[in-house]
Amino acid sequence: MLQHGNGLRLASRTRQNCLALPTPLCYGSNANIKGLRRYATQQATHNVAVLGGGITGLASAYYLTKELPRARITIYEASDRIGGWLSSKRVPVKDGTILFEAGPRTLRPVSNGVLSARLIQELDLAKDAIFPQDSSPAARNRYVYYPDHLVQMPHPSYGIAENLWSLMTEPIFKTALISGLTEIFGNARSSDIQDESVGDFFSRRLSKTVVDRILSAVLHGIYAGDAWQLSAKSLFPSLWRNEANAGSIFAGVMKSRAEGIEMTKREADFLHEMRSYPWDPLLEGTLKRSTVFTFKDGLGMLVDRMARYLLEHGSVEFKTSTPVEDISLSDDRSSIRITSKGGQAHDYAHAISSLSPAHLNLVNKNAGPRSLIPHIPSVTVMTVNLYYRTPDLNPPGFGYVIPLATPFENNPERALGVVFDTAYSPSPKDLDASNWQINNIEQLKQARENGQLVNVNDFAWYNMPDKPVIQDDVKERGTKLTVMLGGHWWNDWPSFPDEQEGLALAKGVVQRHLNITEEPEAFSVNLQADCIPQYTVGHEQRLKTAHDNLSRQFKGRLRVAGNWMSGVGVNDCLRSAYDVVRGLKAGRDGTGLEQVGTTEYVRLKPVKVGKKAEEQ
Ligand SMILES: C=Cc1c2[nH]c(c1C)Cc1[nH]c(c(CCC(=O)O)c1C)Cc1[nH]c(c(C)c1CCC(=O)O)Cc1[nH]c(c(C)c1C=C)C2
Repeated sequence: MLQHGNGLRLASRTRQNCLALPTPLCYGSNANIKGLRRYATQQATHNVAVLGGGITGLASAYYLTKELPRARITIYEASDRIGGWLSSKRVPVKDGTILFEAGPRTLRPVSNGVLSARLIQELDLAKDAIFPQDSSPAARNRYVYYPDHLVQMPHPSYGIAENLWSLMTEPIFKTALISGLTEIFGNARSSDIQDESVGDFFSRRLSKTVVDRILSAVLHGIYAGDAWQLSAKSLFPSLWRNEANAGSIFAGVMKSRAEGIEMTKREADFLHEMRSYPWDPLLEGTLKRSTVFTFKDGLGMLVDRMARYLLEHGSVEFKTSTPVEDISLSDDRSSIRITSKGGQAHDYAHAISSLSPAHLNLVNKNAGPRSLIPHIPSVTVMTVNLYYRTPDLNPPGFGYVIPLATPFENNPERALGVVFDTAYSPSPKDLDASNWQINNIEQLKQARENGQLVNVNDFAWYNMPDKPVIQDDVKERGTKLTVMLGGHWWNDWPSFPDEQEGLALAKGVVQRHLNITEEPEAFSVNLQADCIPQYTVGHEQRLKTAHDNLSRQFKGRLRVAGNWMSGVGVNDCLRSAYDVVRGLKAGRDGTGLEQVGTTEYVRLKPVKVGKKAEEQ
């Protein structure tokens, strides 16, 4: 089992750095000479450098091995650890160990998530996966803290009466119902407006109250960002287009229902391509009712398994503890030169950068007075994992987010939200058949034999093994929470809270909002510097400028991928890696940003893993 504590740590060597794992392809050892010879005799069609060893860099290398099997790939990573901010660690508690996630904790198998779902199959992760079902409280119960209590967000499963009552009586929904019902009558924006903040857009279409009390909370939970800074055009492209084309969001939604969803041709092609994937029918069936999935040892397992695959593939070299210092085009433009620390230079046919824009600008010494990528701001998030001995200290559900409008005295720590981690992963109790909602074990066995999905206490496992996997290896599980701090609230702060301060802030939050006064049995404080790029107003234009600059300076030899272009999540990183490699394979002189501002649209019915899309 790999150590998940700090992700995969890589040992550094003077001549060549290689993974500190027993691998037949660790370049320093004799055992590998054969492999290297085989390697040299193959005619490499592409010699590609991948800059950055986070999930985007690893996925780029992974898709390169699939799409260009003869490519030789070198991954440059500045630190001795790969995986970026996907970081899962196991911590000891009195009766065993529990799993803490410092970054993302679950993945969705829809839209770009079809790629992460495919990785379950391709990296043989099905037996390690846990699939919370759409019937689970984590999928149904979402809360917003406003103004001084948790408010459950409406959900179809609660019934019309309960939802309506909540909409009419909770202060958070003030103006929501009426502004929703009258949205269709609002004037469409003037054609002069090229972009505006999410706050401005929804204030016009709905109301400022809806933005400050509800929408800002949703944006905290995804971008840790400020609704009044983030771009409506980049975050809500289809609603933005609905207003322009149909006159209102509502009219656009009705049109989509009648005629199919409008999307870019590129998106439609992607969905079409995903349809023909040769799914293992049992995995496909399991994914159908799963809103999210995770793994026994957390999302860190995805990184570990991918790294292992790359090592075993034999055409991938990891250069860890090797910061890139310069990138330049050769004089005849036939190759790109990567210079790393100590002045070592290597030439490649192509490079894929998964570095942040700021980092890429820093290592691009030849850009002249203008930077290669215009400034794209990012926020720092502190995640504080807390584990309490007492179970069920939180109400059942996903967790809660806190909107801008929550009064300061009710959120002086300026927290963004709290995740109820125990909702996402089954407890040892869920493995005890006497606690199962299914009372006919014979039926369960039969279902399993027929390759059908078995839902046990709102969780599913691949083929319902006799010993289903769980994350928290304890006799009696307590309560596990993650408090999210920082984001845009910490913009321009010269320094951030240290571990003790972070812990104190998190304890303050859960005491005030959830009445938890118990001391945590275990905790972990993680500062994720500049981890979420902010797509602020004008983002699309900045990406177009970046595309032009990259094209002009690197003539198709340098492409970019990552969470700063078309989505900040792990699934979006996979998608951007996938696209960049496909572009490279197609031989286009791309930059990874050529799709920005595309104008070719088609109408399609939506697709989820296991369901078919119908092109119209
Ligand atoms: C760890 C902090 C993160 C915050 N946002 C993101 C991360 C990784 C990125 C993100 N979070 C969500 C999405 C939407 C797509 C999706 O996969 O669901 C993205 C791109 C949704 C989300 N938000 C929270 C959770 C548990 C999830 C599900 C996915 C995941 O495991 O991250 C909770 C949450 N995340 C952040 C805050 C402030 C927050 C508050 C409760 C910031």
